[in-house]
Amino acid sequence: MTVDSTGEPLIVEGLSLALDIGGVQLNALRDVSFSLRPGEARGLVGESGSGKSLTLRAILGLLPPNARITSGRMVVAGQEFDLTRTDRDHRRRIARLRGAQIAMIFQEPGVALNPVVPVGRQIVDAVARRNGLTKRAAREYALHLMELVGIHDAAAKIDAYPFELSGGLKQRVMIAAAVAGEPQLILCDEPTTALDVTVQKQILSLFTHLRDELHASLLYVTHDLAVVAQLCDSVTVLYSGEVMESSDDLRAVFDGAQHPYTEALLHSTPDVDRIEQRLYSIPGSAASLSDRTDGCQFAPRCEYARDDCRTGSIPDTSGTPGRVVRCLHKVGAPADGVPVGGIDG
Ligand SMILES: Nc1ncnc2c1ncn2[C@@H]1O[C@H](COP(=O)(O)OP(=O)(O)OP(=O)(O)O)[C@@H](O)[C@H]1O
Repeated sequence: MTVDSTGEPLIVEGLSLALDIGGVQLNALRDVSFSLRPGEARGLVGESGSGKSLTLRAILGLLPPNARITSGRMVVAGQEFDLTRTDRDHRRRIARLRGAQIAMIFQEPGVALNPVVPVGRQIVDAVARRNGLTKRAAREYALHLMELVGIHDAAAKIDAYPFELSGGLKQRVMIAAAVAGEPQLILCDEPTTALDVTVQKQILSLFTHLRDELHASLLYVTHDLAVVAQLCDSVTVLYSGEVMESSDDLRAVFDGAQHPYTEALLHSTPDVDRIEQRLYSIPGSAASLSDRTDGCQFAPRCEYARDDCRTGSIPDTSGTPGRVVRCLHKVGAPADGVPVGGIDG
């Protein structure tokens, strides 16, 4: 895929990554591509182990020591990066993006916050230092950000330590700190997983609010399509380190998933309005890194799979701009005159 890089806050193209496990190189990501338009929220969705976190870490230049990017390019805010480079100059350029153009919001606020520093100071510390703000101006800015992320009575909370706040409030503090530098791009790694359902909903609304206020784009990693439905405009579905389906228009996927894996994920997503619904669970389990083979990674679990799914690399068969479907026997598409799904393997 070749993408015009004008104006897009993020383009990731052809990202492949290998992990060294006991001296053996295993492919963890293969040819992952997607992009974000200004102000867009994209869901990066997939089961555990599909490579969502590694993709985010590759963008941030924060990979584990046994990871090596074997191909890939990235454009962030007009700057281009050859992701296979590991030299100091390259690492410095990526480090400069973090906190300035790119903010990262993690799953566990407890890990990201310093337990012995009052939350107000943590929110603005980096930005205040960089911009030489006076103490008073920094405090004002912290209060403003706390209000922006929906912390009521911010003045009473600004000097609190993280342990004095609930999980939801800590998550809001972390979000305030992440957006203090007014980033163009916010990367989120399942930031609501550790929270109860009510607080989850509040935090998801907060992201919508922040996106509007800051005109930022959002890349939101989750295993939960219901969250994507609530928050995102577009979606990229990962399975075993490969993009199965991707669409710039979320609706198109929810109304007509074309990859059997996306279809299965949609079937296994709870419909909150229908409590009597029995949840579908995808048969089998995701392949471990060492079991990955040629062809479509989902083939061993796919009811539509045929022999040609198990060799080579599967091309994009969507034929529609803004849409990727890596499947030879798309859901609902006729094959040999017979609707796929009407016959077995
Ligand atoms: N440093 C590492 N060493 C060995 N294997 C790793 C390492 N980091 C990730 N992996 C493996 O790579 C695969 C992708 O991991 P990744 O964390 O990106 O998945 P994920 O989709 O984010 O999963 P989850 O939703 O559980 O966080 C998994 O099989 C994981 O076990």
